[in-house]
Amino acid sequence: MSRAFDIVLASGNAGKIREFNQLLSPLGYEVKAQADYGVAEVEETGLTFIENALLKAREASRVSGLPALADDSGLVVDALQGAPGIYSARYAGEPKSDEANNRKLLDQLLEVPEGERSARYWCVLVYLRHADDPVPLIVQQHWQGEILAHPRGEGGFGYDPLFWIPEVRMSVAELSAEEKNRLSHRGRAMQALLAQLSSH
Ligand SMILES: O=P(O)(O)OP(=O)(O)OP(=O)(O)OC[C@H]1O[C@@H](n2cnc3c(O)ncnc32)[C@H](O)[C@@H]1O
Ligand SMILES: [Mg+2]
Repeated sequence: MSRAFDIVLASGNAGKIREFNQLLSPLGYEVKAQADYGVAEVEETGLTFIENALLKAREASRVSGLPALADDSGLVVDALQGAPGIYSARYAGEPKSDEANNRKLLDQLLEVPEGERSARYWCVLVYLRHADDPVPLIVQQHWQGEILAHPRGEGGFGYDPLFWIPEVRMSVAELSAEEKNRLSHRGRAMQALLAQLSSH
């Protein structure tokens, strides 16, 4: 991710794009959303976060001709045997809706008592120097929490109002953007990727 070049962010999710810009623009990186290059959403046909992140990064790099960064992420809930997992964005079906996804999650956990609602966000980041890069940089990080019975807070996106972080006694939607980026699966995955890039 040389500072001499732009990189394309292989995502159509406004919440992610905002977080990556907050993480990377202070470091001097120029992150452009894939829509700016006419990259269409790819079908996420993989069965793992890694496979889907690779599919997204490869397509964005191929169409834009730029190095690409992709994020495939999701919420893994123990009481639901890992659901919604790689299907987190489309848990309640198409068109994707955070509100419908949150409603479905609460509904699925209706009978699950406090103490048995553990979950974690996962984030996989893939960085490709070019579309046929045979050596992608890949990092995975998770963030442990619990699923609340009622939403709290207005910040973030996705499942954040329902994701409770015991250490700070707040939902992710109650954290500031800076605090979320410091603690989150995505923020820490980005730090790990930056470390790999600088030693590459
Ligand atoms: O594929 P792109 O275009 O990047 O956008 P997407 O929203 O479809 O992204 P994913 O396929 O990676 O699905 C990730 C979903 O997991 C959830 N998610 C991931 N990270 C999250 C976070 O930090 N806060 C809340 N929800 C998150 C949320 O529902 C996301 O839509
Ligand atoms: Mg997606």
